[in-house]
Amino acid sequence: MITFERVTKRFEPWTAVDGVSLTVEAGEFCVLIGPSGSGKSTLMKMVNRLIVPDEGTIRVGGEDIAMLRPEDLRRRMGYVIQNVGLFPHWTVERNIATVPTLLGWPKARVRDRVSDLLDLLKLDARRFRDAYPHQLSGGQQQRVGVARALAAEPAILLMDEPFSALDPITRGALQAEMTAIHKATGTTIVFVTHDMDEALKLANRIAVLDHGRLIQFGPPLEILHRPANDTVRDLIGREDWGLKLLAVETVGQRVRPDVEKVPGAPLPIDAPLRQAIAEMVARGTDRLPVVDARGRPAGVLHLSDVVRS
Ligand SMILES: Nc1ncnc2c1ncn2[C@@H]1O[C@H](COP(=O)(O)OP(=O)(O)OP(=O)(O)O)[C@@H](O)[C@H]1O
Repeated sequence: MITFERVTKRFEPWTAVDGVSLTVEAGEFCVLIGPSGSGKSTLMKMVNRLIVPDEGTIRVGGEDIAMLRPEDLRRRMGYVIQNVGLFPHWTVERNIATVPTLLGWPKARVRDRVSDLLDLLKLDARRFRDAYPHQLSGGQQQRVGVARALAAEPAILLMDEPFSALDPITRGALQAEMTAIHKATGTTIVFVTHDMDEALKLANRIAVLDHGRLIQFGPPLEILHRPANDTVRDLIGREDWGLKLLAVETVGQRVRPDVEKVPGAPLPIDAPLRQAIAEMVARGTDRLPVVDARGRPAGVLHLSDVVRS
């Protein structure tokens, strides 16, 4: 758990972060969003003490981080930034192994951990283990950056616009992998972005910052249904609000538990409604069968139920 208590940081004459109080629960995927210059990166960098607040307290697992040595604090947290910052003269393996090696893990354990992480991040070990960063694409480097941050099994992962420089397809793939990694590891994640689609896709809760102040903190659906002010409405984008809602709501929220037989390949119950609409358009139908996580029939999705508010 990370707690910010009335945290303020000034870069005179600007106040980058202004009296922010906020609790990120253990295991939560919290996304910080806001316009450029709203204080997102500053707030995140105060968690690993790259920046020290002028006022207020930050606690990690109940401990005031001002009382901890920055190196000790940082070893407990993974940190991923936009242009990864891999060591160029080190292989992928050595890059990923940085923190476990510093922590004195036995060699065999480090090697196994690197293998597991290459698997987790869908990087072929035979090809990449001994490669150097310049031999990797931007997306592959970013995967290594995530693997490195996760290497010592940190309880907290800080990610500062990690995928902003990637093409949309690579970005989408890495977002899906972050969701899977979060589910599998239960790591507390704080993720900075200025992209509302990314925030809605990834977050359990979204914290919206503007001019250094926290203006809203809530789950994606609450942000969409009850935006706190015009800044939040602008971040959502007034024209495609409906499309964003379809990306967040799932089939399970609209399915009818009908026993009626509907032909065609079924949709998983946790698929976003956007996918359901796309399938309906592609198949020229207004009804689709739905299955649960185990592949058992779970009912029928009707177009009329998707469009009702
Ligand atoms: N080291 C610094 N010296 C002076 N001003 C700074 C420094 N770091 C940040 N600022 C200022 O603090 C404010 C918040 O910056 P921050 O980088 O936290 O914003 P951000 O929301 O992450 O922005 P972006 O989305 O553009 O990355 C900005 O006005 C910025 O110019």
